[in-house]
Formats: sequence, C-alpha cells, structure tokens
Amino acid sequence: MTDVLPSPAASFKEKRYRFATEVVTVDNPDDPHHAASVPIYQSATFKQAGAGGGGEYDYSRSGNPTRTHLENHLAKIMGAKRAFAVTSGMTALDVIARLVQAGDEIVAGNDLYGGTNRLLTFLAKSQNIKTHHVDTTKAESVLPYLSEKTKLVLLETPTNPLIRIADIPTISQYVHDKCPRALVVVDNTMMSPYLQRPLELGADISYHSATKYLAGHHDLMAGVLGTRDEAVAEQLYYVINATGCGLGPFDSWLLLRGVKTLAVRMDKQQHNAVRINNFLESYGFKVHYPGSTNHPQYELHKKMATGPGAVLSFETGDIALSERIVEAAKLWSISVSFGCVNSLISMPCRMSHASIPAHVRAEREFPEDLIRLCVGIEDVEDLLDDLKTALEQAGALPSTP
Ligand SMILES: N[C@@H](CCSC[C@H](N)C(=O)O)C(=O)O
Repeated sequence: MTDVLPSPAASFKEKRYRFATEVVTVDNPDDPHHAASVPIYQSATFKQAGAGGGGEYDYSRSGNPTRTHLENHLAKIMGAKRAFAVTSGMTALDVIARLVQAGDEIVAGNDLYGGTNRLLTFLAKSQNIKTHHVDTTKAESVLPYLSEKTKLVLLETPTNPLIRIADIPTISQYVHDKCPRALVVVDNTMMSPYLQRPLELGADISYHSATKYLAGHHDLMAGVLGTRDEAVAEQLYYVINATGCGLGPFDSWLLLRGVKTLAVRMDKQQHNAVRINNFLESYGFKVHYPGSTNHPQYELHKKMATGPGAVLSFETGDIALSERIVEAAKLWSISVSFGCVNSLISMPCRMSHASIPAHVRAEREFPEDLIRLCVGIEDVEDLLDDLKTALEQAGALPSTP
C-alpha cells in the first residue's frame, strides 16, 4: 500500500433516494456471504499475494474494509466525493489544520467550541499560525482578514454554544473570489448531514464530531470529514495515514450502525426541542434556538438547513441560579457533548468551554450564566415536567401548588 487514497467501493447504487432512505441503506454488494450488516474486519494486517504486495488492503492504519464501507456511506450522505473517519471530532479538525503551514492565517468565529479554540491557540503558539476571530453572523466581517496568507476560513453554524448562524454561501463566495488557495471549512456537528450539507452550500470541507448526532448514543468517539475536491481528499488521506488517526474497525462498525437511525432520531429530538424552546420562551427566558421566529437569523438558517436541530441554550441572568437549575434537573444529565438519544444539560462556561480563558470569554461577551440543553428522544412531557420542576426548585419560577 502506498500513500495513494484507496478507491471507493466498486459499486454505488445508481438511483438516489431521499435522505432517510439513503442513510439507512448501506451498500455492501461485494460481501462473499451476502452479510446483511457490514462485518467488522478486526484485523491489523492483511495477507498479500506476493512479495510485491499490492493487495487492496495491507495494514488497517492505511485502510480497513469496515472503515471503507463507513467512509463510502458517509460520503454519500454528506454529498461529498470522499469522506474519512478518524478518532474524534478534534482529530478531524487536527487533520485539516495540518494543511496549514507556519505563517499562514486562519479566520474563525468569535463564538466557537472550546476545544476548537484550544487547538487554534496551540497552532498560534507552536507554529505561528494566527487566527483572526470575527463575528461570523455578518458575512462581510471576514473580508478585512482575507489575504494571500489566508489558508482556512473556519465556520460553525449554528455556533456552539450561542447558536448563531453564519451565511455559508456568501462567505464561501467571498473567500473563493479573494483567496483561491483558502479553504472554507464548516463544523456541521450540530446540524448533521440530515439537516444541512455545507458542501452543497459552497464549503470545501465539512467535518463533524461523529460522537454526537452521527453515532447518536454516546458509546464511541469519532470524527468525520468530507470534501468534493479530489486534491484536497488526497492531502487529507495522506495526513490520516501518516499520523495513524483513522478510526478502528469496531468503532467504524458502531458508527455505521448508529448513523442508520440519524433521520428518525433527529426528527424526534427536533420535535422535542421545539416544545422545550416554546416552554422556555413562554416564561420569558432569552433562548437561543434557530427554530424560534425570535432568533435574529431565523430566515438565514431556514435557507441553509431543513430544520433547527435539537441543541438550544438560554440565559437566566444569574450564574448561581443557572447552577441551581442544572443541579436540580434529574432526567437531564449534567454532561458535556450533545446529539445523544438522552437529554443533557450543561453550563458551557464551566464545562465544554471552560478551556477558553475567562478574560477571553469576557472579551467575546460570553454569557457565563448560559445553560445549554441537548434534547433527546424521551417523552417530551417528561422532559418538560423535569425542567419545570428544576426551574421551580432553583427559584427561577414560582412553585406550582
Ligand atoms: N473536557 C473536554 C470537554 C469536551 S466538550 C465536548 C463537546 N464538543 C461539547 O460541546 O459539549 C475538553 O476540554 O475538551
């Protein structure tokens, strides 16, 4: 095996179906036993026909049949030419970041996941790669920072945790017109390919923490990245093989299994999230959710995505009150992450975004009292009851007799 990207599985179904059908239909035409589920090739190495090697697989770091099936399936649902599965969402971003060289620049949002902020800070310190943090809710705010040094424009939409929206088509157009060497990269974790496909909106690379909606059950860590550009795909594969961060066979199998129910899970989670949003808004909380007509970018989000998803955040105006609410919830587990079938509650400034230094959070006007809710598939009446009880016990709502 050389550094050359393995070719995709020989046979892809010609006919395309709607997303919910495509996502549950995993092509496996070459299986010698006609297995209905893609088998786990739990093998580190593969026997070769002769001393010259040349088999389709030689070593699982370079390629493994279970991972290949997963990657082909992911490419199909992401609208990508090539997709890759790696060991975590941060690994996916790290692979992309290795396309950036010392002296290059990155433009990124000023509301973004704490782990992403940490990796960008690391690149600045270790390799002199500067990131300009801008307000990506205004597409034109990227313009002053685009130059021949720009290598990546990194967007989250919706952002984590303030659920702000970036205009992918307009920003991609600006970047491609002004900087032909720059790549527009979108973290699509919060939407999943079911609701939004950044590559169809003009982005060059889309990536996910597959730990979240793609896998759906919080039983594995994985990252996924996809592109429509063969040359970019070759570079990404080179990094993955060189650094050995491709996803192992068992986790590839688990992810392939989990992703089949993405549409049905997301439909239910989103339905529940709309009810939670309406409940919180009815009590006057400041809620951040693109499914609310009060969201300042409701229309923009609707142009890019087919739904608002199931992550929302809200402000209480009081950090201690927020802590009491989070700790009073019972059905909502206090956990980082999102996209699981179970509902989660967290305080980003203390948890998922704690790695952003307090002074930086203050500069970026990050609300320290913010509570993030990641809505699962439970019966929504139970979720509402539990949240209402927590709000009452914490003193955010008067107790019901
Ligand atoms: N201790 C971890 C926290 C991970 S947060 C995971 C996730 N992306 C989220 O937004 O909840 C770290 O510091 O990286």
